[in-house]
Amino acid sequence: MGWSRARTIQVAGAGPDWTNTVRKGRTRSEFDAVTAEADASLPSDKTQCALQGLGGSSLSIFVLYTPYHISEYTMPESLRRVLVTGGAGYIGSHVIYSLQDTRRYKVISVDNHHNSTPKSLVRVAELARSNLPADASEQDKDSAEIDAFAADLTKPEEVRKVFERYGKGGIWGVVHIAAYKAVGESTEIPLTYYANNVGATITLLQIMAEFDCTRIVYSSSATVYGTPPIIPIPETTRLEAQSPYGKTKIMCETVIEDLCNAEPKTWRALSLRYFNPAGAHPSGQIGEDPRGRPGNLLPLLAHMAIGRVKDPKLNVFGNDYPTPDGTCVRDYLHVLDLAKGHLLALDALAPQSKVFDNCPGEGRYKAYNLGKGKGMSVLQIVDAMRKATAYDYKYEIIGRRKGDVPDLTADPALAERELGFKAQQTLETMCRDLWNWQTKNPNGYDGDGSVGFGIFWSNTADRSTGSVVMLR
Ligand SMILES: O=c1ccn([C@@H]2O[C@H](COP(=O)(O)OP(=O)(O)O[C@H]3O[C@H](CO)[C@H](O)[C@H](O)[C@H]3O)[C@@H](O)[C@H]2O)c(=O)[nH]1
Repeated sequence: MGWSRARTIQVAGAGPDWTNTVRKGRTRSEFDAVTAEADASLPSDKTQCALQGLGGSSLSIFVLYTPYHISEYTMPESLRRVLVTGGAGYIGSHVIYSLQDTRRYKVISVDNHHNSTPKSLVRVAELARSNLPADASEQDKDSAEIDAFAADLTKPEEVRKVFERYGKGGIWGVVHIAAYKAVGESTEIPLTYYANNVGATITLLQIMAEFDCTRIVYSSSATVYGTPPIIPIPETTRLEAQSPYGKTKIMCETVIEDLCNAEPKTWRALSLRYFNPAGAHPSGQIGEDPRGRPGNLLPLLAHMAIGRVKDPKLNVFGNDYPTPDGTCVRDYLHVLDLAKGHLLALDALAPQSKVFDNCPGEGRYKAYNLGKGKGMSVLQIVDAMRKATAYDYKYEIIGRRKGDVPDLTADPALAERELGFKAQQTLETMCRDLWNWQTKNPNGYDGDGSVGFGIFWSNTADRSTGSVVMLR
C-alpha cells in the first residue's frame, strides 16, 4: 500500500471535529500520527478510524472509514520534489526532461557548472512548457519549472542551504548524477576525483539524512566491472575498476549499500550502472556539450563532422582486441532510454515497490545495469556516424588507449525483469539525434545568445516568472 502526502482534507458529512483532522502527511510516520490524531478526535460513539492512502500514478485516494460514514476523496497527488545533482549536465538535463514530462515531479537541480551550463536548464524547462497540454493545471505548470541551485556538493553549507529551503521531509528523493568522469584525468588527479566523487556523495547522504530524505538513485557506471570475465555482463560480476574514476564509483556504491544495510528501515537506494549513453533529445534543444576537445568517441565524431575538431582523421585506439573486427566493443544506449531508467528507478523506491523483496538481507539496496545488451565496435560506430552525417570519416589505427577494455556489453535482463527497463532506440536513432543536436548547436550552448533570458538569480523561489528559477 502506498502512502502519499496530503495537505488538508475536508471530511464532508462529519462534524466540525473532523475538519482538517488530516493534514500535512508526508511520510508514513506522519500519516500514522495524523491517523492517531483522527482517532483521538472521534466522537466517543465512533470507535474506529483508519486512514489509508492508496498511491496511484496521478491520484491519491484517501478513504476514511467509520461505522457511520464511508467518505471517499480523490485529489491530485502533489508533485514529488526530486533533487537532481549534476542537473545541468548531459545526463542530468535529459533526466530532468524525463521527470518533467511525467508532470509528477517538481525538479530541484543542483550543479556547480564545472562541466555544464545553466543554459541547458532553460532549454529543458522550455521543452517541458511546450509539452504541457492546453488545459494544464497550475500544478502541471509548476512541474515544468526547475528550482536550480548553483552549489558545490563538496561544501556542506551550500548543500544544506538547498535542503533548508524545503525543510524536513520536503524533498522526496535524490538522483545523484554529479561527478567528475574522465578516466584518464582521474589517473593524474586522483585526490580531486576522490574528494569530488566520494567526499561529495558522503556529504550529500549526511545532509539527506538530516532532512529525512532517504531515497537515492545513484549514477554508477559499467566501468566498475573493469575487464569483465563474462560478456554480456551480469550485475553479479565482481567489481574491479582499474582507474581512480572507476574506483570512486565502486566506493560510492559501497557507501550507499552499507548505509542501507545499517538503516534498513530508513534508506532505500538503487545504483544504475550506465553503459555508453549517446544521442540527444530529438528536438535538438538539449544534448552533450563537452568542454574542449571531446575525449569520447561519439561527441568527437560529431565535432569532426561539424568542423569544430579539425583533425583529418580519427585515431582508432587499437584493432588487436579479441573482438570481431579487433576494435573495442561498447554497449551504446540512447540518453533518453537511460533517462527513462531513472524514472523507473525512482518508482522502485516507492513504498509499494517489490524490487527489494529478494535482497539478501534487510538492507534495501540494489544495482542495475542500464544498457541495450548489444555491443558495437568502434568501426561500426564510425560507419553509423558516416551514414547519419554524410561526413567522410578517415581513420587510422594507432596503439591501444591506456585503461580501455575490449568489451563492455551489458546483460540488461535484471533491469528489464525488475524495473521494466528496455533501451529501445537504435544506434541509427542515437546518431541521427546526436547529429541533429550538433547541427542545430554547432557551438553547443555557447552559440545561443538568447537562452540567457529566463534565468533569474534570486533569493526566493519565485515560480510566477514562468522560468527556471536560479536560487543561491
Ligand atoms: O578518439 C577516440 C575515442 C575513443 N575511441 C574508442 O572508442 C571506444 C569508446 O570510447 P569512449 O571514450 O567514448 O567511451 P568509454 O567506453 O571509454 O568510456 C565511457 O563509458 C564508460 C563506461 O562504459 C565510463 O562511464 C566512461 O566515463 C565513459 O567515458 C573505446 O574503445 C575507445 O578506445 C577511439 O578509438 N578513438
